Amino acid sequence: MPSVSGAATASASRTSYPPHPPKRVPLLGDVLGLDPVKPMQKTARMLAQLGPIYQRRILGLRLTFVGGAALAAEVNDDAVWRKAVARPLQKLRPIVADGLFTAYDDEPNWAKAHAILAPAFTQASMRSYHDTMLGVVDEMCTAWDDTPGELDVAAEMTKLTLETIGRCGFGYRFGSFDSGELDPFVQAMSSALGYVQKQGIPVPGRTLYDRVTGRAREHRRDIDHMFTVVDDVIADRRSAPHQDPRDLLDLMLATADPDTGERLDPVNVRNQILTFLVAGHETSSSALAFALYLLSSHPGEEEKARGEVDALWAGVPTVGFEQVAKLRTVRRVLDETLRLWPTAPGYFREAKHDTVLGGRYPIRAGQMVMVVLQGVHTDPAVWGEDADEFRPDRFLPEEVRARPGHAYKPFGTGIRACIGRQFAYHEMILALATILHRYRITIDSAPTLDVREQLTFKPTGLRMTVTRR
Ligand code: HEM
Repeated sequence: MPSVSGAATASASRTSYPPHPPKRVPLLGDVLGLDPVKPMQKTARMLAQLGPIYQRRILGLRLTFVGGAALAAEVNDDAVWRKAVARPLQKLRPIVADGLFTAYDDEPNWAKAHAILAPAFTQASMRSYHDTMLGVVDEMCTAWDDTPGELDVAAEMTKLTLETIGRCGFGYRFGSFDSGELDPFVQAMSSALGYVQKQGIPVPGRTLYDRVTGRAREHRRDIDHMFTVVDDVIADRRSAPHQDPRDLLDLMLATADPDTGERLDPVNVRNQILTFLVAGHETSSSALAFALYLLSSHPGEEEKARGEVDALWAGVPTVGFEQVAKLRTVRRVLDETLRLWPTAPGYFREAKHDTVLGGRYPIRAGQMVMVVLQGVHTDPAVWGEDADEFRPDRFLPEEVRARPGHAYKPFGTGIRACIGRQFAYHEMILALATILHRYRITIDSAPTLDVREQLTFKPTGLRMTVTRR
């Protein structure tokens, strides 16, 4: 590895560049071996091969990947690092602009929207969403009972989480369980996210290709369709407001920032709605799909989780809000699932000033690093030699207490961590517990799990048969 002299304000005795992938090409950089279809899975493999850090350079762009718990702890330090709106997030901005997920730290609308919306995501607020969430789960079960047969696991879970955020967030029904047809909004969103995923990888010539083939125009049409639908939802609500706020949209329209007294402007309300739809459904739906897959291939764990649900829900007509938090085994299943398959595969950070990472890698102010969660979540120094195995008891309180906090970050870090974490847990626990309680599940899949990437990890090709118990 080349030694760097005077490249940073390093006080370290020995500094060096992080390793890079094999076959670096002059000028172009590390383009060979890029996987434009499954980039994050390739990145996790590179980290396993090259160590807890490596750097890829493409046409002068430099991106450093970190996949070890100790380095991640450094990068999570808010005194030195902040969230970076890196290329994939920049490519989302034509859809969601300065919505919470893609806003730069210093954009005024981030602080305003965070202050207005944070109260809607506390554990206490989950009580108000509980019945709506339960209603969606019931609808899914009714649809399964009415039309028995094989189901596509990921598609079913996507319907569930999309309906949940649509109804809890904005009182909007996509009608996912009504017919086999996908709502045009869902089609447009899926196509737009596919485009963003591809644009997020700096493949030379991609932009020109998309322009020439008309794909860029199609993307614009998808975005316009989404804007129209959401603007209509907002206009309807404005013309017929609820008496007492009951969803995120009510809150956004009726509440002022407690610090400044300002409200969100109409365009920002649209940005936030689209943000919640984008950030708040695929992550939870894929986590549920992975959990079902992992349970079906670990029958002992499945029975343990089902036993807990059966004991708690014996003779209870309907699931109460309080019971959800008591499902500790089900929660551990989800925690362990998100360890192995963090459905948001990582997050970007940028250095606030020149620094040195790991005592030897100089980083300049503004330089970006991606924390690759699969690497961090399976670092053997923290998780042990069985780090790749599915063992939910790793999340028993005594084991959690014995681990450094930065070794597990499926919801990101610092002030820009996921605002929807409690929402996600409530809906996922409720859904998984209900499925375990009502059905026996058989999942047929190929011996190797096929995981698609569309900003998130999504298992594909999993077919499930459910049998009423
Ligand atoms: C298993 C489910 C989920 C996972 C794994 C997840 C993961 C994450 C991660 C890693 C971040 C930080 C991204 C970054 O630093 O760039 C994030 C941010 C965010 N998430 Fe989630 N998320 C989940 C569910 C949800 C849900 C259900 C919602 C909404 C209802 C939501 C809304 C958001 C928003 C708005 C942000 C941006 C927060 C900010 O920067 O202020 N997420 N999420």
